[in-house]
Amino acid sequence: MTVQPVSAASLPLDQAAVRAGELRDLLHHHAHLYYVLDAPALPDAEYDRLFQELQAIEAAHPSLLTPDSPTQRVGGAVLEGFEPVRHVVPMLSIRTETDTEASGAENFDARVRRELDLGEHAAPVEYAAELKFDGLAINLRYEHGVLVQAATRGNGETGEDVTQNVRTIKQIPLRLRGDGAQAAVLEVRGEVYMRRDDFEALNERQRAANEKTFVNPRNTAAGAIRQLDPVLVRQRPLSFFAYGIGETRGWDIPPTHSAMLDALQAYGLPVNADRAVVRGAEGLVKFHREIGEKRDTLPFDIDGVVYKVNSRELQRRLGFVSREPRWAVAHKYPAQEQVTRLDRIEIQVGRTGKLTPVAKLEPVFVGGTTVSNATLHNLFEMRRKGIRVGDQVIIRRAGDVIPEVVGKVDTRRASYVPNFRMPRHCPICGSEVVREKGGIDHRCSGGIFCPAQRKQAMLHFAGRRAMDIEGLGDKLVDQLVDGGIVTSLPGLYKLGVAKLTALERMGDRSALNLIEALEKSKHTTLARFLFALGIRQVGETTAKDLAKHFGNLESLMNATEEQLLAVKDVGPIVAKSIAAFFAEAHNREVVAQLLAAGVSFPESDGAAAAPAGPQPLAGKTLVLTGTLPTLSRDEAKELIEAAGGKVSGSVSKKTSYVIAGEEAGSKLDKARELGVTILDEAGLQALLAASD
Ligand SMILES: NC(=O)c1ccc[n+]([C@@H]2O[C@H](COP(=O)([O-])OP(=O)(O)OC[C@H]3O[C@@H](n4cnc5c(N)ncnc54)[C@H](O)[C@@H]3O)[C@@H](O)[C@H]2O)c1
Ligand SMILES: [Zn+2]
Repeated sequence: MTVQPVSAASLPLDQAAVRAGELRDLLHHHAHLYYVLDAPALPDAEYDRLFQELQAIEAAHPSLLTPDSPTQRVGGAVLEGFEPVRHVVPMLSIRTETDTEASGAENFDARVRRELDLGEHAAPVEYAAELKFDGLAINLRYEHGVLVQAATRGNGETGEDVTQNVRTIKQIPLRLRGDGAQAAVLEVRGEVYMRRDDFEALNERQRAANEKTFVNPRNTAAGAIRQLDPVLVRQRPLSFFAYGIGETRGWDIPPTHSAMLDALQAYGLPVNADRAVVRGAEGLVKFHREIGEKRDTLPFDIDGVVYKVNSRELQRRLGFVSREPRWAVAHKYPAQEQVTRLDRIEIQVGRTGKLTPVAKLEPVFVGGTTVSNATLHNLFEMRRKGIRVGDQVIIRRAGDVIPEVVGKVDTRRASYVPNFRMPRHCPICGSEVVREKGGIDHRCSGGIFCPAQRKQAMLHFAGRRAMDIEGLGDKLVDQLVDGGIVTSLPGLYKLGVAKLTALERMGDRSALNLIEALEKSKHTTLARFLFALGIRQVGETTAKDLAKHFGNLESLMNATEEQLLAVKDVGPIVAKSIAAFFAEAHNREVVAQLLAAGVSFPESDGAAAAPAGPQPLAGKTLVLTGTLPTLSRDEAKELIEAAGGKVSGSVSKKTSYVIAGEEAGSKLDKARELGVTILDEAGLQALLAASD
């Protein structure tokens, strides 16, 4: 790879010609890997840099512009095995504003005003602003309301028929509702994508099976849609958002882009709620900033926002250039994948003793922050990716997922670098490192004698979703464990002000606050307590199920594997792990001491027990779907249960209300179908507030 920073515009013609040729070859090669094989070898940010370099050369030397230049065409091609589909209305690309500052929006607005000949005093232009989803474009053709064909963008003129695969996406209606069914032809365009949690879960499964993991949701989604086997597609959960139209016949196209999206939504198509109609550059800048702030909390990847001139009449006047409309632009955010050098590998020891190789990196700006550590997951995954110290590796940081090394850039090594090996002894406590036969994880066998495991166990215990001890963070835990001040979980409750204020950076005020937080944490629920204990295989959900099933700690601690298997969703591995945990005298002792310290759980999470406050939702069953603006799923559930209501996972005639947030999926459709009352978060709050 020859990514050299040259000031393209300043090259003399002959050198510029050589460089343009190189760039074209390089871009063609990588476009093929990306669009045709769904297996890019470069992060998008690198590709974009090369692309812009070529654009700059072509702008400085128009004679070097060739019709087959990657800057002149839409990137894809039609894969063998699929029927080609000719698009009546071509599927174009969007011009990208890579300037991630406010000026990206200002440039676009200025260009639009210039091209529309709007004077200084003319009113601000109205724009539809929306998210730029990072997936792949799909054209859905509805005839008289029935989905008859789904096609990829391909090279923009001709795409691939992927109807069978698209039918597996539950969010895509096979039949349109309302007026949508009247149109003779209505082509809906949108993005097929994979949610981040679906992607993480898929990779977790791959890892557990010691199989190849996927690099990012975008390429996984693109690969899934272009699978020849629909059964494989079904194993890769995909989602969809509509954002435009193609050919239409017998349909009155609404006069603005935003009204058109409203219509599509009314027909039953998923349209993302994070969209707005704004005026002028100012409105665009504000939208870009607001979305930038919430980007990490969105359940899917976006690589920017898209601005579109809202009026279709103005769109028509602005028209198109070679591969993109003049009335739309994509305004990017910092890339979520970047290349950097892997300097060293360190080993981190987790709560259960698992050894994780962690990459120490040359600091790199990725996904909006500077990253210098990233997980390599496990030895086998690292070997499969062929990663060695000194390599140029690809780092991904998206949402609140910890940064990870997803691959490496193909570079030749200057000299031989030995393969990384796991240490034979725990780097923290020196105990032997073991690996179960056939397993993928290496573990420290030191158990409670390993300070690293003790620290992690303590942090987990204190976590927000566990005992929720505010102020007990990793710096403090380091001091407590390293100084031998606290040697086990119950020891936390024996901390006094004197011991705490003797620590570094700990004043009277913080010490008192911590003690108060410790006191507060004692009043908890059985489910939280079980989760906090850090029993291997027992996550939050399993802890809740266990609490519900057994109702009290005693019966759970004495349950046999067989009795544990009777709990919903508890399989043999989980049952075994729980039984083994409570069989150990040390663990029973820890539990006894915690109870003696005052930890109590009068109510066992939603199970029996006398209700405390008013019960406005008594006897009602609610279903939650989508992302609510302020409440998390857990919080909403807790509030509903505290108000006497039940939360169910599926909609039926017995459902009292469906609480729908952004991106509500099939449950919302089902609710509409059954005529169940649909409320948003504000509606839910109103229900909760009605105390009689
Ligand atoms: N890594 C690589 O090697 C490599 C190679 C080729 C291309 N790429 C990447 O592909 C991208 C360029 O791709 P492109 O030419 O396909 O165009 P684009 O992705 O920049 O823009 C057009 C596409 O945006 C999508 N889109 C998402 N939200 C949208 C919305 N709200 N409205 C309209 N469209 C929306 C549509 O799929 C549409 O086809 C760049 O990000 C580039 O880095 C990477
Ligand atoms: Zn150890």
